[in-house]
Amino acid sequence: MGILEKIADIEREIARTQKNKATEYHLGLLKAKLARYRVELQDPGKSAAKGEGFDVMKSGDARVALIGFPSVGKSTLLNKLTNTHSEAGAYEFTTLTCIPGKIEYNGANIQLLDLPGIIEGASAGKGRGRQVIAVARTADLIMIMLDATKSHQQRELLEAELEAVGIRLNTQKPNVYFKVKTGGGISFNATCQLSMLTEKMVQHILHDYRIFNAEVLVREDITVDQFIDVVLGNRKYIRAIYCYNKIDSITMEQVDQLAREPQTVVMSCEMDLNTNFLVETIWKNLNLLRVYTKKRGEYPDFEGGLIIRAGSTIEHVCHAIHRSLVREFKYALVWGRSTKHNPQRVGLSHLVENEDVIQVVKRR
Ligand SMILES: Nc1nc2c(ncn2[C@@H]2O[C@H](COP(=O)(O)OP(=O)(O)OP(=O)(O)O)[C@@H](O)[C@H]2O)c(=O)[nH]1
Ligand SMILES: [K+]
Ligand SMILES: [Mg+2]
Repeated sequence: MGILEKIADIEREIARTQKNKATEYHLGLLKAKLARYRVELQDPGKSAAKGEGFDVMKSGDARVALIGFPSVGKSTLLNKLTNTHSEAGAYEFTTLTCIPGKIEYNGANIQLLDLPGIIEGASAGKGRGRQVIAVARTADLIMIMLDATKSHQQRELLEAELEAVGIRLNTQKPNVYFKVKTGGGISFNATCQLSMLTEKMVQHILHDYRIFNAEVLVREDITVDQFIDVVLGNRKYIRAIYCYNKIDSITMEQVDQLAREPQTVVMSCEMDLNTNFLVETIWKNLNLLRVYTKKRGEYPDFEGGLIIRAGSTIEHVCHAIHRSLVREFKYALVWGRSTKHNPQRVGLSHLVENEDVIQVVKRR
């Protein structure tokens, strides 16, 4: 039996197994097996040819990948938001490769990637699905583009395809300490009540993965699937936004309904509706900050500025300015939202905020 058939078999069995206390173990094991086969399927050594995936250099401050079924308007959007041209057409699979464009916003350069459309079964290797998904894994933000005139099912189908290859959308990495050991058996502890996972289940799953010695410390109430994610360890936790295009072709009531969904932007490339809001939403979801540097006795450079990730420290800022700056660092003076008084003298671990002004003082 081929691996695709094995996967289909397990999926069928999961679907027809009723979910209750008595079937919990059985389901847990099935899910672990399913995850294992999917990893085998994705393993480049086995299935994917060498050089698969589109070789597009990362550039700019962040990368956004356009994922969607054929002809939802991905290329039309790239043409609208960037200076790059990508062929658009009324037929499916107009785009056959990865085409990068650049959005300039708030002083940041955002790389926007137009990609071929994917279809159901993409994760199992249909069409160029696997190549497209390989690019999606490298993105800081996945933009799931949908056709507002098509059924709602498209959204779930796309999510399932991304899910199947280990991409986790809009969720955090589970708070679990997991370490494989060379001896001592399996030690299992939890710092909170677990309502969906038991020690027995954890042992079963680990045995299924041929792991007999490990330390597991669960710090939040996770599901079996989340535990499997932890064991596999190669999951990508990526933010995603949903973009419904072609709202020029549906009713106001329908637009209103779609717009209320979480993480969603409704728009029309053709009529230029809501494109500015889309870019703003991209920016917000990338979680980028802009900070300004200044030299002693001079004004800050408000034209320039550095683009860094939210949660960055002065140390990150130093790295962004110059690689060797950390070694010469004495302290920094900061003016802005992150400080109580202005300026405030801070060390390398100080967390910066949007629009802080930073002056680095070096050792002599
Ligand atoms: N009505 C309407 N049509 C649109 C809109 N945006 C794009 N289209 C049309 O949708 C069709 C497909 O557009 P593309 O940009 O080629 O779509 P794509 O997602 O890149 O398609 P593939 O590369 O084949 O996957 C074209 O005929 C566009 O003119 C829109 O906002 N409204
Ligand atoms: K098209
Ligand atoms: Mg296209």
